[in-house]
Amino acid sequence: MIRLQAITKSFAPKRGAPPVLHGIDLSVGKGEIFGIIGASGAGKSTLVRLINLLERPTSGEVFIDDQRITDAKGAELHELRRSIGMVFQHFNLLSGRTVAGNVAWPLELAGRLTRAEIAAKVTALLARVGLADHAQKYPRQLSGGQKQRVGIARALANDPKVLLCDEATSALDPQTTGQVLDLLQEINLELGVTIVMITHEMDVIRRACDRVAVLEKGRVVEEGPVAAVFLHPSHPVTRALVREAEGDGPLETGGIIGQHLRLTFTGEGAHKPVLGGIARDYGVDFAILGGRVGHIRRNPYAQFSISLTGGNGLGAVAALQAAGVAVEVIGGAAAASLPTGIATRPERHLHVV
Ligand SMILES: Nc1ncnc2c1ncn2[C@@H]1O[C@H](COP(=O)(O)OP(=O)(O)OP(=O)(O)O)[C@@H](O)[C@H]1O
Repeated sequence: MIRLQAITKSFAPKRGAPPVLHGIDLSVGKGEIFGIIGASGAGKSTLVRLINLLERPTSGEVFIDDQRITDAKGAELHELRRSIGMVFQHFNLLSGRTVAGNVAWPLELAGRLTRAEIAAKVTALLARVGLADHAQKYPRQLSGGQKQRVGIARALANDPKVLLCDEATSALDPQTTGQVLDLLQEINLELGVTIVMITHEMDVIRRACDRVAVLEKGRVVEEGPVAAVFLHPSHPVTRALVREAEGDGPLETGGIIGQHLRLTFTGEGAHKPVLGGIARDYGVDFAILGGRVGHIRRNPYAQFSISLTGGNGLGAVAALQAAGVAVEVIGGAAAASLPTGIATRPERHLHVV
């Protein structure tokens, strides 16, 4: 659906300004909710603005639906922009227009519908985002969440195939953030709109996205399905973002005996009572050092850091794996004796809730 190929962007290449994006390769599938996460200045906004050509790449190519659009101009550019809606952090509503007037604005600009058709479409869009009763209000009379709903309705006005969300929830409180993310997921499901969401919060990615790319200083340092990246982050930047989302610092395990493992239960396995049975069968003890449970989109997960002592440790690990539990060694004694096939993490810290 969207393909960025070997993208480099410098804002003043002739004056020798260093690139803010370096050789980006990214593909977003049709109907996906794709997240781009990174710290301030990582290049997220620049990257997302390349998709609707609000920025042009210094080198590299942009494809939408397998059509090269890198140099699109005139009518082609106009059509491209109409097919890609955009939602902004600070809503960018017209303060002198009503809610209905804001949503009508892109339809009036497109000039394809009659006034009656525009009015009917605006009514349907406002109903879809839950603002049917607010059509005649002005933006100043709305809460932040309501303003963002207007922004979303306006972005959908021209039936786009792609929605770009630039920090769409960053100005909202956590509860309103959840409601706006739910709305975006409903729209994605009902209308099949592909969504590209940029954020600096891993929690937004965890709640709403299918896949994620982590951007650091203009480079993609990690990319994959959200469950894999969130539960098993491999790059230090990703680990820091997950730790920040979990709201806790590292836990020292230096003085704790036993073999330190991280166990990850996902899907149905997140609720299976496997630990007690394995402890009995293999004569081992588990001390829980930390853990977290939650959801990635709607899928439950549980992740525990444990210290394993006594009995048949290798047998216990094999039984955990047979039960569908992902096992990673994170430190402690006897790590060297584990069978092959168990992921070993170099770090000696646990990050827990
Ligand atoms: N129009 C511009 N001219 C010159 N430099 C720019 C321009 N736009 C962005 N930059 C620079 O490009 C780099 C990436 O900025 P960008 O806004 O894409 O990052 P970001 O990850 O979205 O950060 P934030 O979350 O703070 O918006 C920054 O160093 C920024 O100063």
